[in-house]
Amino acid sequence: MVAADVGLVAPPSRYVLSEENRPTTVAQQAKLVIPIVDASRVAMPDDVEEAAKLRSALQSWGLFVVTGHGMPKEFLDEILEATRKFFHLPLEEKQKCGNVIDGVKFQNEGYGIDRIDSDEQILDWDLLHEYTLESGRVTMDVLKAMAKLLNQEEGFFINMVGERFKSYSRFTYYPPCPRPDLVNGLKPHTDKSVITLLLMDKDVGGFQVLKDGHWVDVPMLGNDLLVVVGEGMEIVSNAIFKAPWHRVVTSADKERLSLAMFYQPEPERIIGPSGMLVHEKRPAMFKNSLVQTLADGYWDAFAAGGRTVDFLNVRINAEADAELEGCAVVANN
Ligand SMILES: O=C(O)CCC(=O)C(=O)O
Ligand SMILES: [Fe+2]
Repeated sequence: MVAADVGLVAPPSRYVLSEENRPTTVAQQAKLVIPIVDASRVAMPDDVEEAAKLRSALQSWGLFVVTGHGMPKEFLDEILEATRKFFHLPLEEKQKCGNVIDGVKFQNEGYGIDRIDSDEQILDWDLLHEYTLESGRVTMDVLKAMAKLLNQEEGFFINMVGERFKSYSRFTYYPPCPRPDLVNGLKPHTDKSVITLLLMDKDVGGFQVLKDGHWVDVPMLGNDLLVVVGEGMEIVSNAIFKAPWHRVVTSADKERLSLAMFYQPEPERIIGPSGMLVHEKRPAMFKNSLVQTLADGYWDAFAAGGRTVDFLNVRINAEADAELEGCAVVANN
C-alpha cells in the first residue's frame, strides 16, 4: 500500500486505539498450543486422562478447543452460512430487527453494535433452536466434568446456576478493516457468562487470549468449538476456574463471523462462591450478588474496559486477577 492510500482507507479516528492499546505482534506462538478436550470422552465417568487435560486447560488457559461434540460439519456450516446471509442484507433490512427501540431503549435482542442477535426469519428458527439444544448438551457435559474435577457431584455447577439457566446467542460480524494494526475487532474483555461456547469463522482467525501477559492467537478451528470460562464460573468456583481476557483482531481483507452462546444463571438467583469451595485456606474471593445486577453492570464494565466483578466491587480478594499483572494493554484500556 502506498502512503497516499493509507489516508483514504484508514478507519474513522474514533475507532483508532491509542498506541499502547493497539493489537501488537503476538508473542511466543511457537511454544504454545491451545489445549484440546474431547467432549465425548470428558463425559465418561472413568476417563482420567481426558479429565487431566480438562484440568490443565482450565488451570493454565481458562479456555479450550472442544472436539467430539457430535455436531456434523454440514450443520455448523449451515449456521455460519445463514449468519453470513443475514449480515449481507441491506442495512434497512437488518435494522428492522434492531436492538434499539424508538431510538433510545436498548434491548437484549436485536441487531446493533455490541449486542447482535438473529433475525429469526433469516437465520431460521429451527436451525437456531437445534443449535441451542446441541450446544446446551455439550455445555452440560463440560459443566459436569468441571464439577467432578473439584470432587463434587455432577450437578454441582448446574444446580448452583439453576436448571432453567439461560443461553444467549450473539452473532458477530467483523467487516474487513484496512488497518487491523490500529483497531480492535472486539476489545479485550472477559465474558460474564458461566461458560461460553463459541463457533468461529472457519476461514478467518482473529480470536486472541491473554496468557501470562501475552496475547496469543487461537487458530481457526474448523469444525471444533471453543469453550471459554466466564466470570459467573469464576464467582461460583471461588476463582478456582478463572475467566480469561480475550479479544478479536480484524483482518485487512476478509470479513469474519462468530456465534457465541453464553450460558448464564437465572437472573433472579443470588450467586457467590460455593460454600463447598470456601475454607480457611481459601476464603471467599467474591461477595454474593444478584445475577441480574451482574448482568446490568456488565455493559458498563465492558465500556470502561474492566471486569464486572471489579466494576461492581464484588471481588473481596485480589488473588483472582494475578494473570493481569504487568499487562499494560488491558490496564490502560
Ligand atoms: O467473535 C469471537 O470470536 C469472540 C466473541 C466474544 O468474545 C464475545 O462475544 O464475547
Ligand atoms: Fe467474549
